[in-house]
Amino acid sequence: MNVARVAIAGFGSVGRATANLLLSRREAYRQVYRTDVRLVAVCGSRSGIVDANGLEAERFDLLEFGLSGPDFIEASGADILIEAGPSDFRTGGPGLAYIRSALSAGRDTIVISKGALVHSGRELRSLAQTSGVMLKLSGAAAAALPTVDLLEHSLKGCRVLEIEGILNATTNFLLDAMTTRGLGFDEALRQAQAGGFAEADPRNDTEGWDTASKLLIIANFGIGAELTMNDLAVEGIQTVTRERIEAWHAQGLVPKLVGHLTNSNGEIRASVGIKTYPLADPLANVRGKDKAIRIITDAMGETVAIGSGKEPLATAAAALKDLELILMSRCGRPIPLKKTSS
Ligand SMILES: NC(=O)C1=CN([C@@H]2O[C@H](COP(=O)(O)OP(=O)(O)OC[C@H]3O[C@@H](n4cnc5c(N)ncnc54)[C@H](O)[C@@H]3O)[C@@H](O)[C@H]2O)C=CC1
Ligand SMILES: N[C@@H](CC=O)C(=O)O
Repeated sequence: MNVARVAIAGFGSVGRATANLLLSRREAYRQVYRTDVRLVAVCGSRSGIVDANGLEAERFDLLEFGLSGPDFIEASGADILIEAGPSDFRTGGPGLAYIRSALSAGRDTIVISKGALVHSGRELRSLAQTSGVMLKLSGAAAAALPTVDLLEHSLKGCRVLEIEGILNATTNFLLDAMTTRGLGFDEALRQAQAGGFAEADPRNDTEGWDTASKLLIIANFGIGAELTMNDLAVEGIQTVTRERIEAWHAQGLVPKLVGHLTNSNGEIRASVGIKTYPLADPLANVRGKDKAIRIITDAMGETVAIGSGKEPLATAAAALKDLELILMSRCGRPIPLKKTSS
C-alpha cells in the first residue's frame, strides 16, 4: 500500500471541512488508489498539530501554540500540502510562503486561497515545473464550479475566444436577494456572511476583487495568459441602489456581476463589472450563491456550466478532487469502488 501524507495550512471553516472530508474518504482512497492517505499536520495562524501516524478529528481542537508556519509544515514530512489560509491578492497572503516552501521541497500542492496565485502565479507555476510537482487550484478557481478543469480537459485543443462568468457567490447572492426578495444591500450581506461564503473583508467580494482574482487565475492557469491585476478594469456592486434594481426588473433584465475575457488572436482583454441578462439567458437564472461560467471556443462553440453546493463542503470537495487527481497521477490507474448493498 502506498502512503500519501497530507498537511493542511489554514484551519478555518474550509480547512476544517477539508480535513473532515478527507478523513471520511480514507477508506475509499485505500480501495481506489491503493493508498493510505494520512492527514499528518494541520495549522492555523498561531498553532498546529503534527503526527506522522495520522490525525483523527478529535485532535483538531488540541492544537499546540507555536506550531505554525511553513517550517512546521515542512517538518511534518508531508508529501502534499493543502493551503486554505486567507486570500490577499495585494501581498500574496500567508499562503505564499507555504506554497513556495512546499513546491521548492518537491511537494505536490493544492491551493484554495487566491492571493498567492494572483500575486505570484507565474513564479509558483515555474517552481512547480522545476520541482516536477503538481500545483492544483480548483478551490481557488471558483471551487464547486468547474472552470480550469473544463479548459484543461473538456475543451482541450480548442482555442478559447471568450469567457464570461458569475464567479463570486456573495455578489450573486446579494443581487439575487435584492432583486427577488427585496432585501437591502446590508441585510443581504449579513446573510451572505452568516452563510460562510463572504470573504473575511467582504469588500473583496462586493468591490469585484474576488471575481477579478478568479478570472485572472482561470485565464493564467487555464489558457496560459499572463495577466496581472493592473490589466483588469474592475467594478463592483457597491453602488447598486434599489432604484436601479427596480428599473432593470421593469425591463425584464437580471443584473449579475461577471468576469469577462476576450481573446482576439492572442490579445487578451479582461474586466469585471455588472452585466444585465434577459430571462432567457442561462446566466440570468443562476440563483442565490450559485456560480456559472460560459466559455466560447473556436471548435466546440458555447459551453455553459452552473455550479452550486453548500459551503464549506463544496470547496473542500473541490480541493479533494485535486487530491484524487494527484493520487491518480502518482499511484496509477484507479480501481472502481465496490458498490455496497443497501
Ligand atoms: N468560504 C468559502 O466559501 C470559500 C473560501 N475560499 C477561500 O478559502 C480560504 C479559506 O476560507 P475560509 O476557511 O472561509 O476562511 P477562514 O477565515 O475561516 O479561514 C482562514 C484561516 O486561515 C488562518 N490563517 C491566517 N494566517 C495564517 C497563517 N499565517 N498560517 C496558517 N493559517 C493562517 C486563519 O487563522 C483562519 O483560521 C480563503 O482564502 C477563501 O478565499 C475559496 C472558495 C470558497
Ligand atoms: N467569497 C467567495 C468565496 C469563495 O471564493 C465567494 O463569495 O465566492
